[in-house]
Amino acid sequence: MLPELPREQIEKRYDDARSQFRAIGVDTDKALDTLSNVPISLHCWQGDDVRGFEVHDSSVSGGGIMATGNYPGPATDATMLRQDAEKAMSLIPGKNRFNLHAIYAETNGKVVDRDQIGPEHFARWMDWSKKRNIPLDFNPTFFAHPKANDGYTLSHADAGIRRFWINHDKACRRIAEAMGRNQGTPCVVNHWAPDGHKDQPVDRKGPRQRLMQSLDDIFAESIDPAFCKDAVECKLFGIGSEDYVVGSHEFYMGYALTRKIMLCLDMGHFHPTETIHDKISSIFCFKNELLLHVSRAIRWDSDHVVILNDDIRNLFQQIVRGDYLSKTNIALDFFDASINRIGAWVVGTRAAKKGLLCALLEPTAMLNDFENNGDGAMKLAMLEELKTYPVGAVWDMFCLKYGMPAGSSWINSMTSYDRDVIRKR
Ligand SMILES: C[C@H](O)[C@H](O)[C@@H](O)C(=O)CO
Ligand SMILES: [Mn+2]
Repeated sequence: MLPELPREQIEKRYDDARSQFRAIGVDTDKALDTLSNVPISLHCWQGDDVRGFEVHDSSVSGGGIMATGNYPGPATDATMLRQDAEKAMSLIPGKNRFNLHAIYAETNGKVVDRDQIGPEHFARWMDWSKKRNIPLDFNPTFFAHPKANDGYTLSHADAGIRRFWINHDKACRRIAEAMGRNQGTPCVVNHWAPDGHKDQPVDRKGPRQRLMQSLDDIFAESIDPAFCKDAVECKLFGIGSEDYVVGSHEFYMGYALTRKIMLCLDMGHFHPTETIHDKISSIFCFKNELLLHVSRAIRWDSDHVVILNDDIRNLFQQIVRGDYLSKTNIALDFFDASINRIGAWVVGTRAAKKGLLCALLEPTAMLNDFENNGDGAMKLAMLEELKTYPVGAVWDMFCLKYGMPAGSSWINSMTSYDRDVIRKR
């Protein structure tokens, strides 16, 4: 068993940390208040390796999404997924949301195709959301379906297939609107379609023109913006679309800039050495809201569990320094099927929140002064020193405030759930 931190120790360490931060002009109480008010949207698909609970009458394949690993006990129905998500959220301090895909509909064993789904198939999710006070976000699912097996959906050359997917997306926006109405705040809908080609398509123009038309058709339907906010997510390449992705960065940047639609930046969707933090201030010159898919790419868009690495620190620094926090929707997007899935959710979400906390504890005005005065070495020295300031003590106080295990003691709870629930499935 990992040791629990006694309350007095957490309080004592926090007091020391508060003084240390105060000496450089940082108010830790204020940072904790801000952190408390920033929700992170946990992605349901970490709980079952993006399989979903759809009832099929024909075989389907992945469509650009692949979770690797065989850890036992993935959730195999929505009740199990809700139970697992609740367990994870019981170990994550602060506000959380929950992000669903269309394939998590509950259809009572009936085959209901994607263009036929409606709010009634998410009634239990909405009841759960209301009861637990966990707002929902939503996604149309353009993969793992016979009509997506050749790699194209909204940009398909066949008008009938395009119409099917357009109708699916329209149905999803209506579901999201119902979710938003149920929770009294907007449900964020992210539109990601895997459309693309494995090798050297001759026609790169046609699919992009068709994707634009399909999206315009989808967004032409009036949906109450008080309850549904839309984002579009670009990608450089995927499995089976290594050479060409229709919805590239340029495509969706252009689309979002010319429509009232948010851009979604996924940390794994760019060139292997390209990071997203430097894109934030450019995008906010032209847009007033952004959706993030916080993820971790190793060599490619491998969707590894988020950890507190430089990419995460840099990302949240940009958001806090630019004062974009209230305009940024933060969602997670990773799926590791090789480790305990509750652990994956908790590690990833806690790491994202710690990344945000690090940024909130930065003496930005002081650093700006150094920079503006040409004191480059002082700026660099301070940035380095900050890395070993007692952020952990402030984080532990955050956990204490929410009645959650501080330090590493949450791991005990994960392992007992693994033994008593997951391994018995
Ligand atoms: C399941 C998600 O919609 C998906 O991961 C998407 O957001 C993505 O990033 C695809 O690479
Ligand atoms: Mn994503």
